[in-house]
Amino acid sequence: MKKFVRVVGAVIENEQQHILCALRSPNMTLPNLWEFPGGKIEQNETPEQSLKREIAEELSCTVEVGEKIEEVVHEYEAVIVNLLTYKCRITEGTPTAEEHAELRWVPLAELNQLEWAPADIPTIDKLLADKINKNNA
Ligand SMILES: Nc1nc2c([nH]c(=O)n2[C@H]2C[C@H](O)[C@@H](COP(=O)(O)OP(=O)(O)OP(=O)(O)O)O2)c(=O)[nH]1
Repeated sequence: MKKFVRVVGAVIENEQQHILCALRSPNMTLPNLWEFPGGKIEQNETPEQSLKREIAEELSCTVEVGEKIEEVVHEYEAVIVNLLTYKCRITEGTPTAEEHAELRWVPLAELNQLEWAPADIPTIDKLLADKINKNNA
């Protein structure tokens, strides 16, 4: 049976409404695909605690966790990923790529130009739909 993992991803937005995108390195699973920084939720952790821990480890900075954006179950070849994404804001530090091949601030409207991990697509679609709704309001 495939492993089932619960994963959190941080949608970190800055004041220019750019989103922090992280490139998985060639030696990771899902190599060279873009993702939201984050990782597996450990036992006895809430998603919020897990996000704060992962962001401290991966980006060496502190975030405040806001509203949930999307929850997705995606079946990969080797694993089933239950991905929860949350809006986050940096409260301390400057993001530094401790584990990723690259970090890039990308305008919301250009997010879909990157090649994303498949489980991330519903979150991207939601962010883009929310932006269109806001612009039409
Ligand atoms: N952190 C993160 N992981 C994601 C995203 N989308 C997505 O499918 N994943 C997958 C990749 C991994 O299989 C899993 C996250 O685990 P992880 O961040 O601890 O990844 P890892 O490479 O250290 O783990 P592993 O798969 O090598 O065991 O979820 C995302 O946006 N952020």
